[in-house]
Amino acid sequence: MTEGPHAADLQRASPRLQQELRETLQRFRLGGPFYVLLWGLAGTASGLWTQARDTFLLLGLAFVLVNLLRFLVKGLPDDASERAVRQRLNWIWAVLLGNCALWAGAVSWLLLTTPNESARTVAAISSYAFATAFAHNFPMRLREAFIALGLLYLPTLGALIVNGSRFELVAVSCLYLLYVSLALYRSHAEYRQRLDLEDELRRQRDLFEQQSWRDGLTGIANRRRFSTVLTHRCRQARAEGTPLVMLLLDLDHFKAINDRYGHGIGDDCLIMFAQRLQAAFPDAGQALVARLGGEEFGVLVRQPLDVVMRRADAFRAAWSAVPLQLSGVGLNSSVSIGAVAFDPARHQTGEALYRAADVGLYRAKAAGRDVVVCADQPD
Ligand SMILES: Nc1nc2c(ncn2[C@@H]2O[C@H](COP(=O)(O)OP(=O)(O)OP(=O)(O)O)[C@@H](O)[C@H]2O)c(=O)[nH]1
Repeated sequence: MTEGPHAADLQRASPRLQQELRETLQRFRLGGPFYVLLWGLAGTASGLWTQARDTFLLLGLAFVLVNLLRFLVKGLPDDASERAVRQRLNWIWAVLLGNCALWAGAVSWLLLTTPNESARTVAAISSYAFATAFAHNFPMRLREAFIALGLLYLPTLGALIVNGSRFELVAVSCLYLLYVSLALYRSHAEYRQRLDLEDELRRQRDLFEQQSWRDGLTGIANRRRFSTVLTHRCRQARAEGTPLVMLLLDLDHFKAINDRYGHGIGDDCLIMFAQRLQAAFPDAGQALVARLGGEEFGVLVRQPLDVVMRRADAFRAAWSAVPLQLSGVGLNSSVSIGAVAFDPARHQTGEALYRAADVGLYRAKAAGRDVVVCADQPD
């Protein structure tokens, strides 16, 4: 029962989630030193460096430790599982919010302890600057970013009110908080829009890639894909000494089918042929079935020649045995097949293997069609 969510957790994280982790991490590592630096400035300006050295140093040390924590979070996990990526993101946000809470506590203490005007100014400007930077840099998670904004901003604003600061100052601070909140909203919306756009681009790219190797009519691999795989498999067979056989299949008298029944039925015939050929030579890393153009198909199989010849002949016999029923029309069709086994001494390129298979096909047609002929077979 728990298998469903568990299995989903172990799935590979989506590109969108992976990107969120990359971007969050990149920005996460940048901010830390500024907290240490500005805390030092505020403490020195306030005189707390001398008046309450221990507390001041303790808080400074806490900023340094949080800063170090930022560099302990690693990038994309090796398995890139959804669960691992989410855990890493949660950890980053926990450190970020911890850092903001620390700033909130340190600044509240400073503002309530010291009457020094310049120290208060440094603390207030630092808080507002951190809040602004946060709104622009961490729009990935809106809820968490708002909590961070509150932690960075509100203690300073509260201290201004409690300390009886001038009305104009409090009003300007409130207006600026409004601006920062709106900026966070806008950055979040823009961030999501950008991710949506990138998702769409990825989808279009995948679709284009798929379409560029699929045959539009039958949906199986096209000539382009076949040529790429042919080159690759020839190289592999040469390097590993494994068997490789190419079949070239051409429907017999296909023009007559078109002429007699029309192109629509001709198309249906090609689609059915592709489906049956694919079923006869299922992929599973062994075979590649492609439409090379018109009524010509190619198959690559990593098996010995005698085995492939038997399979090809069984397919040929089954295809011509029973009339096809296409849109209520019954028609007879047969196929001629040329076969050739890869020989590293004779086939230097995929093109050479293709030409040899074509010789087999030519002989099959010349022999009266509806037959499988191996190119190396004597006439
Ligand atoms: N319906 C349909 N016909 C096509 C398609 N592509 C090519 N053809 C037709 O396939 C026929 C091929 O004819 P030919 O090359 O003369 O070969 P054939 O009639 O099969 O004769 P043999 O190969 O010698 O047995 C032509 O009529 C082409 O118009 C297609 O996508 N759909």
